[in-house]
Amino acid sequence: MASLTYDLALAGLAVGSAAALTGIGLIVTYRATGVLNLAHGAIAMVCAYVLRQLVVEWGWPLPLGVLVTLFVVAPGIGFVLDRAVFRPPALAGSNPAQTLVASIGVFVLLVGGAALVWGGGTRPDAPVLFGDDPWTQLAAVVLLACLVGAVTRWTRFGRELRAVVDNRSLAMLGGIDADRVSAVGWSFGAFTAGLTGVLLAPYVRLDPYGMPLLVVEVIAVAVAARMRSLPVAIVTALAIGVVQAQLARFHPEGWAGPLVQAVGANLFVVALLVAVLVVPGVGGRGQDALPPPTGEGRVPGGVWVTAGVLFLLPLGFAGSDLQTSVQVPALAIVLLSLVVVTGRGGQIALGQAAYAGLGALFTALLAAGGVPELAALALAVLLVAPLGLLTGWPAIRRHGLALALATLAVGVAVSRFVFAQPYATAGLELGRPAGFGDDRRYYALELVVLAGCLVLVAALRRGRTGRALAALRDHEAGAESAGVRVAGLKLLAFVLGAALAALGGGLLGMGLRAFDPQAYDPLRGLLWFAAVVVLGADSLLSPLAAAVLLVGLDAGTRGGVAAAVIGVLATLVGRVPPLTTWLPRADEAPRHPSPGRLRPSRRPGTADLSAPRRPLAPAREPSGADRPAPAARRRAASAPTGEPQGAPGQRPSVPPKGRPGTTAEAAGGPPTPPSVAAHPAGKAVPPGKAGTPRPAGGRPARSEAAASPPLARLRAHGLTLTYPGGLTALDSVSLALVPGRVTALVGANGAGKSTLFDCLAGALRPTRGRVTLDGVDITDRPAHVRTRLGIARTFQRLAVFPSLTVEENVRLGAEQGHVRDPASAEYSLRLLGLSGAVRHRPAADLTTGTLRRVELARALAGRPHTLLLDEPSAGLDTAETDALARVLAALAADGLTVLVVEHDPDLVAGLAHTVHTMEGGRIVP
Ligand SMILES: Nc1ncnc2c1ncn2[C@@H]1O[C@H](COP(=O)(O)OP(=O)(O)OP(=O)(O)O)[C@@H](O)[C@H]1O
Repeated sequence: MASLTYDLALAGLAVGSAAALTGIGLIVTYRATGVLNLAHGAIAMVCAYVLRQLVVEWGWPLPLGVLVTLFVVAPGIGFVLDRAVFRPPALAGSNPAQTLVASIGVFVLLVGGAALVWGGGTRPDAPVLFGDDPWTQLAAVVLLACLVGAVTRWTRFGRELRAVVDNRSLAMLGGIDADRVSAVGWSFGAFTAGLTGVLLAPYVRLDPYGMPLLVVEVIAVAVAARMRSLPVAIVTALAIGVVQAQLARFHPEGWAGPLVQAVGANLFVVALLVAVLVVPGVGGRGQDALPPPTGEGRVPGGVWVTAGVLFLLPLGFAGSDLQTSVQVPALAIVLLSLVVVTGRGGQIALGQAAYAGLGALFTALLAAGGVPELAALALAVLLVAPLGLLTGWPAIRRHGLALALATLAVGVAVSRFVFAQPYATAGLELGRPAGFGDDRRYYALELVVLAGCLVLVAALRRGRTGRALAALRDHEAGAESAGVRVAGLKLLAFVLGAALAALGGGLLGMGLRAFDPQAYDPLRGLLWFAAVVVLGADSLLSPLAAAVLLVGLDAGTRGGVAAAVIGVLATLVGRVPPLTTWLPRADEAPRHPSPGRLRPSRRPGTADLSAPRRPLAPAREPSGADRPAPAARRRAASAPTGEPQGAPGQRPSVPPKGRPGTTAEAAGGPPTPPSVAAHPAGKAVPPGKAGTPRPAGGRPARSEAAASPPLARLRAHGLTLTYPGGLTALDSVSLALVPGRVTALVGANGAGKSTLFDCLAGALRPTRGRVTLDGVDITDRPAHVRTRLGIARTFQRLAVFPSLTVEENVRLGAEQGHVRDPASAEYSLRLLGLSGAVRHRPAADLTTGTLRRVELARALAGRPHTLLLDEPSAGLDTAETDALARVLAALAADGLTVLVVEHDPDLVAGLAHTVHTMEGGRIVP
């Protein structure tokens, strides 16, 4: 027994040291370049093939073959990847998600290339480097780790590396050649990949697909080491290797037997799942989401007709051509799931193959149990849809790289623990529905289902959910502050995605007349993801084109062409626009005709003075604390609008339609808002004494004194916030925001203004203290709930959704906000001078001044009672700032509670009723 234990431990050490090598390579590349190289395993596989080619095929001596493979070919691959794939987009300012797509591109390119060059079969004759002695292998790994540690710690290059890791731009400013650092990082990473491949090749199946995926599992080691610590990576790898080997001894009876064996054979997969779901901090937050699509506008009708005709053509095919074509519509439905999750929702989803496979598996199992095939398919879709939570749940808190790893890990786990297990899939057959056994009839059935799915997804994208998903993709925090339930929406996207993938997967299985686990391999998930992204993830045409490409290119005798082509395209992501954007685009006609389209301006140059008040009035009659100050009412009533002014208490809760706009609106210029003429905010007003309420704009103090002072709506009670690093940014801050007043928060940089602002808006949770709204504690309410309670906010750094038009941005606020009234979107657009032609322009094309107005209009479209503005004048010129001041003054006059964090003293002086100065996390008394 002891000797068995020892032998198994040795075998575990051999596997563990190869895994440790991978960990070292991944960590060094990540530290030097910021890229988690998903293609590490593919490089390992290519190097293993190269060594075999040199030694076995061409008869080179082993040492020479090893030298050339490890010191020429492997670093050469790293060098080329740096120069040709990763450096250009980095220079062009691409984001980490695009880099991730590029590394997936390299992965599928190398796999496809290897399949093309060496064929898809397994090679059992890979040369053995160190024999069966794991100690030599282990010694090599430890030596390598010590070398890396010594270089990093004690050499000039190591110092440069650490400087680049800390802050690349600063390091470059300091004269460090960051490009050289990343070239060395890539070359070294590829060398370790090559060494891993050469060491593993004799012991695992050497084929283009097996080894790359095997190495993907080992990413667990690097993640467990938080992409930082080499010793942790090595110890983790060795420990998993040894435990995995020891598990091979256990053969429990009953149901646990296959499970223990499956775990024993796939402990790195379990470790990957645990690591990506438990260890925080891989990848950044927010900034590494997929960027919004560019130019994926409406597809012209002609293109759709052409696509329809092309998809009908196979009905005239026969034999193997028709058999091959049968895969296309089913695959298109699977890929459509990525349009929902990735294209519209911006979520990286590398595990869709798992849902497709589960769809096919459940259909097969249900059909085997006697359920008719179509009913079995429908049931399978219903069963798989909730499993979308497997990847949806991690997506709630993860972004970019972390999410990519989580979804990939789920995909790999489902593949290893379900599809690859005989207990789940042995002897399964999958027939076609009765009456559709013939290929032509079955293809027609698939077309009908595909058309239905396209119509459904098109409707989803055009509707409220589609806008919310696009907002989520464009700016998650902005979407949440607009009232979007971000967590719920992500779950919904993944559930819908799983349902579509299951439907497509089931159809694919029926098309093949079998459940084939290879058809739903995780590698396919990567290929499908890359294909949809390079073709244009937010286009309904992409799944169709991608399905045709993937099936068509691989229809020949040699596999791998599709992977190679998609791989090349994916390595160019960020530099070459998605292919569907090359198509002619339909005219940018209004995408959403508004219910109450405005008549042209009645009197050019005349502001619509009553417009802001009505939509912004609370839905219910303001009582007590809500009621606008009499001065504000008088000012609004005296505005030269020519519009009837409702008596107090008679203001309509639903704004009337059909009000004229202004010439400024038509030009898309700054607004000329209602109470401007009457509001003296533009005059030079001495700043109020800090912390002391004062009449705004020199209004007679008597008019306010005559009214009973309104009660505060939103209050901060002794807020204290300490950031994780230990810095106390807020120290027992109390603040009261009163309806009808503008409260300004001023102070030096770092005084704590934004932190206080974020606590009020729900973006930050205070360490101590409470936030109340009308006396109700809302401290634990998240940002979107506060928006729905009537507290709207804008951002210091603009949070506008660039892929949506101006109108869609504002409609989103009306759909998700405090009072959901579509008409209020119109009023907000007009109030901010956005109801002209500019309303149909994508926000991506606009200037900062216009974007500030769009953001404000979106906030107001939800008809909030409280408006929190974080440096609203940042990036505005004087005219725009003046216009903004007038709008804000009018809004406050209308009863809105306004908080402004602002650096512009003139704006504060002219606008604020109350000014609070912050210093060192406190409000100065
Ligand atoms: N996420 C964070 N983690 C750690 N410290 C933070 C974080 N955000 C802010 N701080 C620190 O908290 C303090 C207050 O920052 P805050 O952004 O609230 O100040 P501010 O008055 O809004 O400054 P500015 O006018 O420059 O925006 C600063 O010292 C800042 O460095």
